Parts: sequence; C-alpha cells; structure tokens
Amino acid sequence: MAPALEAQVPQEAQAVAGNNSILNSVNDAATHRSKVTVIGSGNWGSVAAKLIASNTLRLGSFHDEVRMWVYEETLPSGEKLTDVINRTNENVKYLPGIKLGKNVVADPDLENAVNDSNMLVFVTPHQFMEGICRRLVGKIRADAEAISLVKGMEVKMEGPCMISSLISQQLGINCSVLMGANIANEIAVEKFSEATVGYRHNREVAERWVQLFYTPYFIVTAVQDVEGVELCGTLKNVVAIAAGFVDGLEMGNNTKAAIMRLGLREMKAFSKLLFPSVKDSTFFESCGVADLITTCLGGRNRKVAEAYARNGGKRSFDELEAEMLQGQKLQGVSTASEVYEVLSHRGWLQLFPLFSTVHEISTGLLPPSAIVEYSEKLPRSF
Ligand SMILES: NC(=O)c1ccc[n+]([C@@H]2O[C@H](COP(=O)([O-])OP(=O)(O)OC[C@H]3O[C@@H](n4cnc5c(N)ncnc54)[C@H](O)[C@@H]3O)[C@@H](O)[C@H]2O)c1
Ligand SMILES: O=P(O)(O)OC[C@H](O)CO
Repeated sequence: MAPALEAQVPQEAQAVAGNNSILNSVNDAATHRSKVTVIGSGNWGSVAAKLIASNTLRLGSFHDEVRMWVYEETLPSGEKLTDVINRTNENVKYLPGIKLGKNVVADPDLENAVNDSNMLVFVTPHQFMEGICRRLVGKIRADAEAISLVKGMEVKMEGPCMISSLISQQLGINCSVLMGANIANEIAVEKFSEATVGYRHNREVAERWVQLFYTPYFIVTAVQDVEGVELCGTLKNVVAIAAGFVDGLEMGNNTKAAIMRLGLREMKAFSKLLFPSVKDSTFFESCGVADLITTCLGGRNRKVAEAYARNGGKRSFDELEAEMLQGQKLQGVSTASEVYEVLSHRGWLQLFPLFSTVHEISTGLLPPSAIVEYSEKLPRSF
C-alpha cells in the first residue's frame, strides 16, 4: 500500500484502532451504538460483511456484531449454509477460503436479522429485492438508514425504478448507494480498490457509511448523486455483456475499447435523460469509468457473455450462468431487458443502439456478431 493512500484513512478510524476495549466499555453502557445488518450473503454480500465486520470491531460507535441474512440453502453435505458459516466463519459456497470475521453472525430469518438494526446494507441480486422489501415492510426500525450495493433496476408501469428508490418507497427510509470498481474476489484478498458512496441530502449520513466501509485497501469517497452513482453501477453490466461478446468473437482490444467508449456514452445519455440532476463528474468516480473498465476486463457478466458468443448463441445465458457461476447471478442480461423496455416505451431505441443490440443478441434475435454491426446505427451526437 502506498503511504499516500494509507494517509487517507479517516481520523476516527486511526484514532480508534488499538483503543477498542476502552471505547467498547464506555459505549456498552450507552444504547446509541449503531447496529448493522447485511441483507444478502452472495459473493459481494460476503465480502461486504467482511469489510464491515473489520470496522465495527475497530470503531466504538458500532456494535461489534454484524448480522448477515442468508437465503438459506442445503449444501451437498446435507448441512445448512447458515450453520456452516457460523461454525467455520466462512461462506463456503459463495466466498470459499475467506474468513469473514468472528463477529459476523449468519441468520436465515430475515425479520430477526434486521431486528434492532439501524444501518441496513442491501446486497442481493436485484431480481430478489422487491420480494425482500415486501417482507420487511413494518419490520424495521423507524430511524433506520439503508444503503444499497445492488447493481440493477426494476421497471414498473410508471417507469423505471432504481433499487434505492424501491427500498425508500417500500420501507419509508432514506437510502444511499455504494458502487465502484469492485470485483468481490479481489477485495476479499485485500487488493487495493476504490468505491463511491452516493448520498441524497445528508452529508453526515454519507460520512457514517464511508466510515463503515473504509479500510486502507478499500478507499471510499462520497458524492451527492444517488441516481448517477446507481445508474453507473447498473448500466455498466449491459456494456460488460457487449465486451464479453467482443472477447468471444476474438475481435481484439481496440474493438473492446470502442465498445467501452460507446457504452460509457450511452450510460451517460440514458442516466441524464432519466434524471437530469445526474452530474458529469460522477462518471469519473470509481462507480463510473473505473467500474466500467474492471467489469469489461474481469467481471462475471463479461465471462458468461464471452462463452455465449463462443457458442454462437446456441446455449442460453441461463444454462451458461448455472454451469459457470454455480449459484452466483448475472445482472447484465436482465438489466439489458429492463433498459430495452424503457427505451421501447419512450421511443428511444434509435438513440441507444449498443444497449438495444445487447438485448437483441442476448434473447437470440440477433447473432453475437451484430455487436459491431450496430455501429452504422449510431446517432451523430447525444
Ligand atoms: N460479486 C461481485 O463481484 C459484485 C461486486 C459489486 C457489486 N455486485 C452486486 O451486488 C449484488 C449482489 O451480488 P452478489 O455477488 O453478492 O450475489 P451473487 O451473484 O453471489 O448471488 C447469489 C446470492 O443470491 C442469493 N439468492 C438466490 N436465490 C435467492 C432468492 N430467491 N432470494 C434471495 N436471495 C437469493 C443466494 O443465496 C446468494 O446469496 C448484485 O447486484 C451485484 O451486481 C457484485
Ligand atoms: O462480476 P460482475 O460482472 O457482476 O461485476 C462485478 C462488479 O460489479 C464489478 O465492480
């Protein structure tokens, strides 16, 4: 770690490290220590729990224990995943080989997991979020704050709905977001990376989330642009599918760079059409260009899309996902479909040839090679 980067660790984090027992005993008497629940325990959910658990132990203003809600499943050994996590301190299915921290407690009961917590971290594949929120209505503390690490969106009759809005609307609480160039397996082994917190109004709330996630190898910056940060994280998954097609067709680095540039252009245009408040500067944060690069180089969406193109589109994404990811979930294909629905409904298809072509290839309407043929349809400017 470069000293310059280490020096950026927030002062409270540095001051409190080493004084944990004193601070805990002071705060034990108080009831205002924040209690954190992580809702989700997949690949990124488990790494998020690990990051958070290292900080709740160091920082006296948080309860040590971090609850992690687990969508329960039975392993081939016959044991419940939750029991194995609590016995071994490892998520053997979604993050094998990594200790989460002894203060992470897995809980298969969603209501029990959020009981008493005032900081809720949502991190599941986006397709499950609506059902999870429905189950949480009336079950959470009125003063709870939420943060979404979920990259994705829902499309409703009224139009697109970002996951942070879904959480806010259904649960009546404020919701920030955290997105970035964050391939979970790399952060799990503490390789340096950055992330962006997007917050709505309250800078103090944002600082609290930064504190909870920040480590010397995970540098978090806050920006006041929830929609911009969340749309970056969501839309880059569509571009990652396009990048995977290019890799599967062995078209080389220049083509992939072109796809990334065109993808970024569509990401920005789509975000600003939906939310004119989205800031240009957000695209230069970790959640923007950096996430786009990492995802197009090393993400799961890219990997499965590469296999799809290599097979000439003859094996479905569902089949390849099940075989290659073993329970982990792709977000790019369903996001492309959701984006396509918005584009069709609003008459914007012609404006977004990359996004629409990704959907048409993923659903078998076009062959993978169409990913570079669409460029004739490019609009002259946005
Ligand atoms: N993995 C990464 O590198 C990474 C990095 C940054 C952001 N993200 C984002 O974080 C979110 C979560 O990703 P992940 O990697 O933690 O998940 P994942 O891809 O590992 O998905 C598996 C998880 O889904 C759960 N699940 C399966 N069926 C379910 C159901 N019916 N209801 C509820 N849960 C169910 C499984 O129990 C498991 O916890 C996604 O939006 C993803 O885009 C992932
Ligand atoms: O593996 P992917 O494609 O889901 O991408 C993971 C992260 O979103 C990268 O930041």
